[in-house]
Amino acid sequence: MSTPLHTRRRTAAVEVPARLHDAAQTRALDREAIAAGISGFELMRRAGAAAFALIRQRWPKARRIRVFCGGGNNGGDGYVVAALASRAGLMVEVLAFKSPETLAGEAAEAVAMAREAGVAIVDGEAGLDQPFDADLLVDALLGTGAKGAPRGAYLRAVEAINQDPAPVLAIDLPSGVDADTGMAEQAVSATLTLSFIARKFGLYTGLAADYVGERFFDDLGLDPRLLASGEALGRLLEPAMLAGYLPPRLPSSHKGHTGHLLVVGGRPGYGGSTIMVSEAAARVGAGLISLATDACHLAAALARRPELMVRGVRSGLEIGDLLEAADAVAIGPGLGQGAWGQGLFDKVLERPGPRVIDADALHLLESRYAGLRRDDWVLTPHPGEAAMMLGCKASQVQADRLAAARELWRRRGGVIVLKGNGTLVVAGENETDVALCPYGNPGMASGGMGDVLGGMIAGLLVQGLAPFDAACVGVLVHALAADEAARVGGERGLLAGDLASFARRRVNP
Ligand SMILES: NC(=O)C1=CN([C@@H]2O[C@H](COP(=O)(O)OP(=O)(O)OC[C@H]3O[C@@H](n4cnc5c(N)ncnc54)[C@H](OP(=O)(O)O)[C@@H]3O)[C@@H](O)[C@H]2O)[C@@H](O)CC1
Ligand SMILES: Nc1ncnc2c1ncn2[C@@H]1O[C@H](COP(=O)(O)OP(=O)(O)O)[C@@H](O)[C@H]1O
Ligand SMILES: [K+]
Repeated sequence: MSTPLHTRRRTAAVEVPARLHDAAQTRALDREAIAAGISGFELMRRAGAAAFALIRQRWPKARRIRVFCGGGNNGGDGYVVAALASRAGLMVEVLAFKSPETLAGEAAEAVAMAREAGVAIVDGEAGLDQPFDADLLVDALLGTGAKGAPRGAYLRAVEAINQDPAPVLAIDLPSGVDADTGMAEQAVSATLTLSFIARKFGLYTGLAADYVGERFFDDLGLDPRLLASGEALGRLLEPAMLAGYLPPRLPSSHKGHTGHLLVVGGRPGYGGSTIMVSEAAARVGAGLISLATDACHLAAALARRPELMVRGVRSGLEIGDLLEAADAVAIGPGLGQGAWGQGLFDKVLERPGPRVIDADALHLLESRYAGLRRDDWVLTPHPGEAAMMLGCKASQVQADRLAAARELWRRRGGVIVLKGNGTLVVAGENETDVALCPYGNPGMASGGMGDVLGGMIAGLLVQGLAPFDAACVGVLVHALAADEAARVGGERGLLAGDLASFARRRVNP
């Protein structure tokens, strides 16, 4: 972890961020726990108990509960929930999508527990035709053992759950959402999802957000040392981390200590983007900002932010001195891919140093610098730009966002920020090189949001944060600012320019 230059020694405790696992890594943790002496059924009993406790807490008035059970251990969790609910005097029905007699191991023990508690277990498909008038549905169809999209009776169960107006608790994950990638075609749309033992990577990125509802997690009381062992895919970005990255400045700091950013871009008609990049960088604390843009935007830029040093430039030949003075460069928004943009981009790439490369600059990188790899740049593609760089479709990027970001990193090095819900920051193959932002909201689906993100990352780079750290902090501050702005005024109508003042609070944790 790097901290900005000229700041007080870090005093905040460094938060260990939550780990993210895929299904295979989760199964490995399950096996470790069992090897450490907790039986598989005991884990299942704890999972069911955690789910039932959440039901009592969130739906204390629920009296009629319908549990949709599959044929594996996820179904087993469902039978335990049903048993506990029945023992507590609730009216419970299990719809079994695999005959309970055929279940094995701990799931069979869970079936016996449900029978003993007097739970009505009916054939799933037949039961779908019978009205039940549930206060709550429990989705225990598929968990980490799911392979592909739900098939056959399971698919009909998913559709029936989604058509029922009752709220839905998804056990471990909403059936149909891929635990590894977040890919979902036909999936349960849950009110809450309660995950066990490991936070599944796929529940935090891609399409998963449309299905998971509110996320809850229970470690089933496992030893934290066990949960910290073994492999994981990456880590979650959390607000508590900011204090570690952004300690207060030294009282003697001056603008020479807080970094000089050069923002390059804004051809005629696209001047707003670079103004937003510049303002965002300023609001996260960049000391000085020079903006090299088309001369037609001079007045607008200065009227909006007189703090900027703005120069109208006709070609890359006119930014040599600015590049020399700058600690980092942000280039891309509004740049265009014509001769003007090309000349500026070529000039910026002539010199090494921290760079945020976004938008048109990503296209120029692909068309003019095939195969160039660097450690010091941060590339910030949205899924469409990532697809352009990988030569595939945006839907293929979204189908496995981590794989796409990793492939971009292998080709280009540095830091890859793959934008979109569940933004990923990737700078290598290890767990500590992968961060995922669980914040942000669909109010951010409006023009200029990416420009603001690029500005924030660049504004942190000039303050001395290492590229991976600047990207993580920038992504987190951007998303938290958007969430706060949305809380105040709603998601619809949120503007990129609204984020700056909220971001300022976050960079002073
Ligand atoms: N001790 C532990 O490990 C603990 C595990 N725990 C819980 O176990 C869960 C993992 O359980 P799991 O591994 O048994 O797999 P699970 O998700 O129930 O699916 C397997 C079943 O689904 C079926 N099936 C698969 N794909 C399908 C599809 N596309 N469409 C239709 N059917 C499909 C497959 O059928 P098959 O293909 O074999 O015929 C099989 O019947 C985990 O998420 C957590 O909830 C907790 O209790 C904590 C302790
Ligand atoms: N639904 C969403 N949830 C979370 N973040 C979002 C959502 N939609 C957009 N964003 C964020 O907003 C920004 C949009 O960036 P981009 O597509 O480059 O916009 P623009 O090109 O208009 O500046 C990214 O940081 C992205 O992660
Ligand atoms: K489930």
